[in-house]
Amino acid sequence: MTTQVAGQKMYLAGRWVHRERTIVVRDPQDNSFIDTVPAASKEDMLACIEQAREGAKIAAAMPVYERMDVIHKAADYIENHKEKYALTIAREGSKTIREAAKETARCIQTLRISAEEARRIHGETIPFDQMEGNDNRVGYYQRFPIGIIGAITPFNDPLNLVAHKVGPAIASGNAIIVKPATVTPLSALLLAEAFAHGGLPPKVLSVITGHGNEIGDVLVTHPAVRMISFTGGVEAGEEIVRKAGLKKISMELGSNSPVIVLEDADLEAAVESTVSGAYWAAGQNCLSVQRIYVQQSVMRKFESAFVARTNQYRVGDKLSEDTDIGPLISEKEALRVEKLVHEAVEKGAELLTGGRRDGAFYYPTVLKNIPDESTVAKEEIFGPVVMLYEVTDVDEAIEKSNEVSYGLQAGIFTKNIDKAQKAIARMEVGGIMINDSSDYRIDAMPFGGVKKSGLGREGIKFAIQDMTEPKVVCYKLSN
Ligand SMILES: NC(=O)c1ccc[n+]([C@@H]2O[C@H](COP(=O)([O-])OP(=O)(O)OC[C@H]3O[C@@H](n4cnc5c(N)ncnc54)[C@H](O)[C@@H]3O)[C@@H](O)[C@H]2O)c1
Ligand SMILES: O=C[C@H](O)CS(=O)(=O)O
Repeated sequence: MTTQVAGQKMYLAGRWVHRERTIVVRDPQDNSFIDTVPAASKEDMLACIEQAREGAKIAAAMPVYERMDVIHKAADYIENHKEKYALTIAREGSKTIREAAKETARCIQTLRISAEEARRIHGETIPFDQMEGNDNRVGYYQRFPIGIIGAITPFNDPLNLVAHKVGPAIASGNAIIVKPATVTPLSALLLAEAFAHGGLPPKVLSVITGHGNEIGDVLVTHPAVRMISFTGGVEAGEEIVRKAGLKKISMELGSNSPVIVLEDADLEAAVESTVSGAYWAAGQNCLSVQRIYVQQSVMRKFESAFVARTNQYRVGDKLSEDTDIGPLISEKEALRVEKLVHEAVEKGAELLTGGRRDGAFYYPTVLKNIPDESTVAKEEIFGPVVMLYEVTDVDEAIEKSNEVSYGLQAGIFTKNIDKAQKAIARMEVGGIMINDSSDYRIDAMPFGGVKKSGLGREGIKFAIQDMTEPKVVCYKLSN
């Protein structure tokens, strides 16, 4: 990533500011120049946090109807400019234009749900007199915003996953500082543009662009920042947890998602769903289908159909409506995926299709007979690579699914409710889809994982719970 003189602006506490030192944003498909953004300094982040102190007071004082109005107006703005938002996602990131249009639509939904949840931040009355000697006490608890939230976001969903932090933060009366992925900052800046047009008071929101560990450290360690909401890889997540100290943490991390296909499954549906779930966003998707455990008796039929469907996927220009798979976020990432596949094949895995790289493009790849000691078996690939495994029964499939240190979401295809229930009870994940792949989410549902896949849950209502604190109020009445 080069830094050059003269560039565009970042959104600091309600003001658009630029800096001499900038970062060049390039299109991963052809490395062409798109734009520049400021390379913020540590001093910028410190100033941003100081402004957010005031912003937190302003946000907390906003009545719910104002919060709702601002959020809906931001969603309206995006809706009225949705082509610009989709094109920005596609150009700076690695999604196809079709995938980017869907992310834009989801972002609008995420914001509308956030506005609706602003009216549902409830407390409860507390029956103090449940304890003898407390007959003269009445009260309740009420949820209050925590103050300043630091949000650090990944490249692969550069708009909607920022909205998943900004929407609930504003809905719950917090100030929020967003540090977007260094390679895809433009979509996050466009979200700030939408909120600026929506009438969000200054100092409540900042989108500060720069190098993750440089300005991120300041955000993560500053005592005035009371929560870190991080979405990204497990290595960065673990480093942030170590540095953050005593503050709330939300971690949405990586995965190595399994899907089980039993012999009674609708195989056609299973193939369509797992192929889609494997190659969406060129596999750069935390819910990407990476391992498929297929019951022995249907393995041959499933494998043949899965490979045939994979080979129908069109790799090409991400801005074409006909393209199914665009580039990875960089040629470096494509080389990393290529190396992982080569390692597996050298250790004995069978390559059924794919295994081909062209610059930043990596072709959809299917492996089988993967040695347990290969990296792809245990770690997140974050590329368009799927591994097929043959299993005897649902018990073996569940056991093998749980053998990795991740646990975000899983899928199981079966018509047998007892077998589905076994998977529900025993699979170590944050979500399980019955007769669908792991790659399923609506923005209102609780979202997150166990083990190395994260801490806590997003999904608006659940993020709001994290972004607020209950405060008990107790009246002692005179007798
Ligand atoms: N669970 C989820 O909801 C979810 C969603 C999307 C992506 N992801 C995960 O994110 C990863 C891909 O995204 P990525 O490559 O952008 O992740 P990444 O971890 O490389 O970067 C994520 C963000 O963290 C910043 N960052 C990196 N190191 C940091 C540090 N030491 N301190 C502070 N900030 C730091 C980056 O600048 C970026 O903004 C994958 O592992 C994927 O599974 C998870
Ligand atoms: O990459 C992970 C995303 O959170 C999945 S989704 O795009 O939100 O469904």
